[in-house]
Amino acid sequence: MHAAPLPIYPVSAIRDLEALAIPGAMPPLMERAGEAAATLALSLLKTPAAVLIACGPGNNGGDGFVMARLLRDAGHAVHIAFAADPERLPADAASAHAAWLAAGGETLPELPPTPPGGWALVVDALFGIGLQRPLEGRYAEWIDSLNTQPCPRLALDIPSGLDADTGRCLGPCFAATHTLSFIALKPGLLTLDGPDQCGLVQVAALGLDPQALLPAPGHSIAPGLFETRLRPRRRNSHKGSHGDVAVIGGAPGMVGAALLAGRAAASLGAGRVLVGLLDPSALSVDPLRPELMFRTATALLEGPLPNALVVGPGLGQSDNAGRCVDQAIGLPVPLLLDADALNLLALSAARQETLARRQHPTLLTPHPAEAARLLACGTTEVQADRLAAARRIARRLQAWVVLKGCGSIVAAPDGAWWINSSGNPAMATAGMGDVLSGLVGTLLAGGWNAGEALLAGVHLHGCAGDHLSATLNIDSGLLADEMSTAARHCFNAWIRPPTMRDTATWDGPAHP
Ligand SMILES: NC(=O)C1=CN([C@@H]2O[C@H](COP(=O)(O)OP(=O)(O)OC[C@H]3O[C@@H](n4cnc5c(N)ncnc54)[C@H](OP(=O)(O)O)[C@@H]3O)[C@@H](O)[C@H]2O)[C@@H](O)CC1
Ligand SMILES: [K+]
Repeated sequence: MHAAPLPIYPVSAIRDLEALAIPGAMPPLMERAGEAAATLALSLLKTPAAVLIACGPGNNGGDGFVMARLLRDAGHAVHIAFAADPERLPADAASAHAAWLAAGGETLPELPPTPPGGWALVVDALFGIGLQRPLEGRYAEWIDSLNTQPCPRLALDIPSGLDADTGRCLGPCFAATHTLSFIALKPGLLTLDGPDQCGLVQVAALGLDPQALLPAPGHSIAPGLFETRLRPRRRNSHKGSHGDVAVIGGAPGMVGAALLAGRAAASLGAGRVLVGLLDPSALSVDPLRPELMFRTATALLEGPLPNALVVGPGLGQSDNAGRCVDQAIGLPVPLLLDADALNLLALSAARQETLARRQHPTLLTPHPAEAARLLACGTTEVQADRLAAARRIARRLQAWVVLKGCGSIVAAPDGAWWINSSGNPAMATAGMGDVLSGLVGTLLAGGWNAGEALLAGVHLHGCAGDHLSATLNIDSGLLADEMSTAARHCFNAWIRPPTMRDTATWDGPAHP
């Protein structure tokens, strides 16, 4: 069994779930949320300890009051900072506040001084999915102060200051070491600033099965999405069974990009990899990867059709490059456009219209600046709502799109979307995108459909980066060319779990 994708609900959908689940829920959902938070807190606290909970003016604050009461019952010294008007709390939060006071608890209008020995845990129950604008004044000061505490910092539902839909810090933002999100994941936990602000993310479903109440608008990426493809190869196969990948790129000065894509494609098991270079004086062999076959870009585009075509790594924006992109768009094969192929696409409305009408799968792999060019807007606008940007490109160009970056977004032409959580900042080095293109190209050439190939390629790319960072014990400086063998390792681990590999020894045919 492979890990299943998890459902993701934007705030509007969480509000719909709320409307379906809250009426009549017994115990009330806020009680369940506070209890889940207290359980997590107890796992972080060893002996009776000093805990600080900052409660806000809405239901997020209510979760904090419930949690406080339960931790106090468990023998911890719980201090609550609460600066809002208790008369204006929403009903459930008002009940939780009253129960806290009835249990002998009190609230302080300011953050109390740090006790001798420090806090054992600070909890952010200030704002959840109801955050409307940047935090300022007292709340901004509280966040700054809480963020300096050298102890576990737990955010309830979502760190205060983080936009739950976009993952953007609207201003000062709680820096959690742990986030316990209620009912389901929200997009903002997983993309842009979310992963930095959230620390370790856990979900407390509060006894609900959200997908039974409301189909999830989006999902995380996990091998369960493409597990039907994760099967050992048939023994009766040969290189022709696994597809030809053609990579077009490598203009003068940028040949390395095409090599990286080609090497990645070869390492993932493409039957054959052909590299069509635009640089007329470039290598005719890659001495470190002699398996690659070199052609000119023109010869490759006019030769026998490959099973998948990758255009863009090191392509440049010359007239010749533009002709290659136009020619590739017209070929009846799965086509992945990356890097300068995307920039050339952005430059021509006619090219975009032709692309959108293609009858064969198209995949686009922009980083935020390339996405901005495709959308004729600024990078800031793309990053302000990565999910919306990826979906707009996918719909407009009728293509499968991955918007790369922290928490890459995959969007389908029909509006479906996923968020990837594998990968790490050591991968922020030149050439990583070329490797991704090569990996996805191989899956396409192997007969995977566009969605499966892109979801798997994106997730695999991140897993390979995580595997390398862990085994090399590095946080920076991952080299793109190191990724190919790591991707091969991770992909084969998906196909053949280690247990199978260990027992699958065979001594040859039995002799009578
Ligand atoms: N969904 C569920 O089923 C469940 C939800 N649960 C919990 O409820 C949470 C959502 O609660 P919520 O809707 O009351 O919103 P919440 O985040 O507490 O804040 C709203 C308040 O903040 C205020 N405000 C906003 N921005 C502000 C700013 N910048 N600076 C200052 N004030 C600002 C805003 O005031 P206003 O904008 O009206 O001025 C309003 O008073 C959710 O995240 C989860 O923790 C759980 O109990 C389990 C079940
Ligand atoms: K919070």
